[in-house]
Amino acid sequence: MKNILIIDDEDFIRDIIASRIEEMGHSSYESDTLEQGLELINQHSFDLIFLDVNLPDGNGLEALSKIRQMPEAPIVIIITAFSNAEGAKLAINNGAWDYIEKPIYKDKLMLQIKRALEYKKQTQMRERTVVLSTAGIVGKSTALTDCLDQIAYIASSPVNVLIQGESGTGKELMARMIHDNSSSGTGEYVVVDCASLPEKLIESTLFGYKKGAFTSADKSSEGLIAMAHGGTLFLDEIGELPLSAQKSFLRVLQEKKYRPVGSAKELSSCFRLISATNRNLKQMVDDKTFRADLYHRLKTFVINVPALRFRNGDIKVLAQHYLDKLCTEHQLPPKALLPETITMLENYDWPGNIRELINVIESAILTGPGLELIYPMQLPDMIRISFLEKGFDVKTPATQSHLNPTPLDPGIPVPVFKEYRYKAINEIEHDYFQALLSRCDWDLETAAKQSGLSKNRIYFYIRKFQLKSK
Ligand SMILES: Nc1ncnc2c1ncn2[C@@H]1O[C@H](COP(=O)(O)OP(=O)(O)OP(=O)(O)O)[C@@H](O)[C@H]1O
Repeated sequence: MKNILIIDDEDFIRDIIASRIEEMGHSSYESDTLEQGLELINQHSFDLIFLDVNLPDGNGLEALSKIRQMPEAPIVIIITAFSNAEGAKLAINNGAWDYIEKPIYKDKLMLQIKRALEYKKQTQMRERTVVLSTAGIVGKSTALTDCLDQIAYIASSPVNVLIQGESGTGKELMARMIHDNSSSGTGEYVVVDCASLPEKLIESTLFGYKKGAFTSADKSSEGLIAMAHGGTLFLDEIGELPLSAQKSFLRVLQEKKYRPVGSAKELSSCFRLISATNRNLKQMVDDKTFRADLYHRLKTFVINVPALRFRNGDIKVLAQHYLDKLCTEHQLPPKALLPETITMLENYDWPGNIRELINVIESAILTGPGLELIYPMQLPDMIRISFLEKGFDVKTPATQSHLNPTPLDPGIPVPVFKEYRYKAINEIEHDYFQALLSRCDWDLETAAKQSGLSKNRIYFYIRKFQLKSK
């Protein structure tokens, strides 16, 4: 039984709607003014509201945005005068779910109530699944929540899912989330990294093999497809699967049957398939490097994971989340991000997405383990330079090209002291660590002893200057 509210000043309109609501087995509440209607909304939880536009104490459309912002907002159907197309358009633009014209016809009204309640039930189910399944996912941007809604929507149905998105956007995390929330969630979650599978071993790894099938097969082995039976098979980097393996894999998808290498017997396996790629599979199909039939099988449902630069507001929360997490892991006291640092992070494009953000935060922590704040100058050059290139004014030194500090020739203007010093320090640091490591033969233990620094710190400089042993 659902609670439905009618806000209309015409008694007979309220009567018609209320009698249909009761007939359908739901509870109706009535109000002839906007004020009393809003009071009722605050006191009860409604699934559906019929709202008149012209009320004695106000305009229904103005109340609409308030109602929509409420938690678990009810569905609103606007009551408009016959052929008031403008009013109906306005209602929809203001977020009404639908509108109903006066005079009100019984059948149409009952169908509308039924559809609205069905819709509400489905969206509640989706919302509930999202709440249950978002462990480990940080961020509240619309781009991300839209994606999570899609996951909640398909998690419980066994369709094949193709997750697309740039590298580091969280495709693997999403695949795990689908598995955890699906009916196959109690079975195994088997991950196949197609990029790291040697071509010769693909069939034996996926399908297993029989004892004696090849020289080193001294006993039979179960493949990953058998392990995924009753669970999920996650094919990461599916775009890297060679054409020969694509053909055999297509057969498994079509017939749910496979033959272990060296075996005459066919076995069957039933699993949920999730694949992920950062490549443009459609383009690969056009280029004939990916089979069109396999592509169509994989993409029953496609989820496009948004790049970090499109997730409004998420960069800040992700940065703080990983700052806390990494400080704990490195056994350092908690740190905060300066507002200028956040601005700089938010204005970077993040081609490596969240993985890149995590690395940037970690290296910033290690540049100043004793500091309580993260300063812009602790961010890598590329972020600060890109900030400058976008036309922002930075109060902190902008470049740290250690390879070419500004010369103090008499003919050119003297640079800003801070910037000059910064470049010079970088050059000294670079030369020091290069000499230290080459003299210690890249033995970090010896280098730490000789320099009086921790191995972590030395490692940080290796990454900072991208030093390599010769
Ligand atoms: N929404 C998120 N909240 C918190 N951490 C996230 C989120 N999305 C991704 N991450 C983290 O970012 C890193 C990269 O995520 P993941 O490996 O899932 O990306 P991917 O898209 O599969 O990358 P690739 O295409 O390179 O395999 C992981 O450490 C993951 O835990």
